[in-house]
Amino acid sequence: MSTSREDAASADIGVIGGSGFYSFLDDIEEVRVETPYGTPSDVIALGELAGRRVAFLPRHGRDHRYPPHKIPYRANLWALRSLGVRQVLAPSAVGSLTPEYGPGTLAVPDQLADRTHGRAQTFYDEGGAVHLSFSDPYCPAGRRAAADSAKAAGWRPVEGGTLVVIEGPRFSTRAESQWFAAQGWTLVGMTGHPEAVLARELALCYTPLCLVTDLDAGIEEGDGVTMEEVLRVFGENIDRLRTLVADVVGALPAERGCPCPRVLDGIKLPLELP
Ligand SMILES: CSC[C@H]1O[C@H](OP(=O)(O)O)[C@H](O)[C@@H]1O
Ligand SMILES: Nc1ncnc2[nH]cnc12
Repeated sequence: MSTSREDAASADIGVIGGSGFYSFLDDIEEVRVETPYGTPSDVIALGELAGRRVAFLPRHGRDHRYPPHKIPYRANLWALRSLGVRQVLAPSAVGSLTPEYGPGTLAVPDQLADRTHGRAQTFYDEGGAVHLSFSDPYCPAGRRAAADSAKAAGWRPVEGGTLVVIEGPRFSTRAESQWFAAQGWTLVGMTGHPEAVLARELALCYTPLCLVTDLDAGIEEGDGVTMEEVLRVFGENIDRLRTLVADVVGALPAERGCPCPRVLDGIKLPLELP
């Protein structure tokens, strides 16, 4: 069943679906949320899963209308927080910069390198400077829950590693790809930034769930990556990824003992958070 309404609705876990991940929950209620940063990528689906209230938002829109550099990241994160969300799971299709981690591998990186440019990447751009720690960009409790759930479900997850986020929408050249790998970076995507830092700025837990769809251009024998290849491989893995995300929802601690909720303590914010 699906209804549409504007009034109060809530969730405590948000799932932001990526390429090929356009629906998630059953028995949903759909809400349209407007924010000071514009309209989110799509209506947000609310439902119940594993005893938790969950909000699902496809970051590109259900029809994949937003390319990675045009996604309304600030509106998306603000909207989720305004619904009550405090923990975010972020499934994403990524390229691998490590030959051993081939298509179908699940990775839960612990670091991020930003190679984007020109994207709005902060809520705090007027009314006073706010500088938050981002040395560890992801929620440690979320990463633990993700890796443990993946192992329990028979995946062999790659724990740790660095996701480099490129501006896109084009894929990397072979030289760029080889350069990224030479830095020790292990995964490449186009949406992990500024999504993670905006979550941090709203004191949300943010956990990436990266599904490798291809070996990026630098380690690829063939013609290089294509969008068709990414979507095909993602489609081959979507059922087990959906199941995994549901497992992680059930494994996330209801009480947040991680540092994420305290990141804004003692900081004078130039705006009121929803
Ligand atoms: C569909 S090809 C490239 C596209 O796939 C990834 O999307 P997402 O991170 O939302 O799963 C990548 O970041 C690009 O946006
Ligand atoms: N090779 C790649 N580069 C950037 N984003 C991706 N998403 C999936 N595969 C990718």
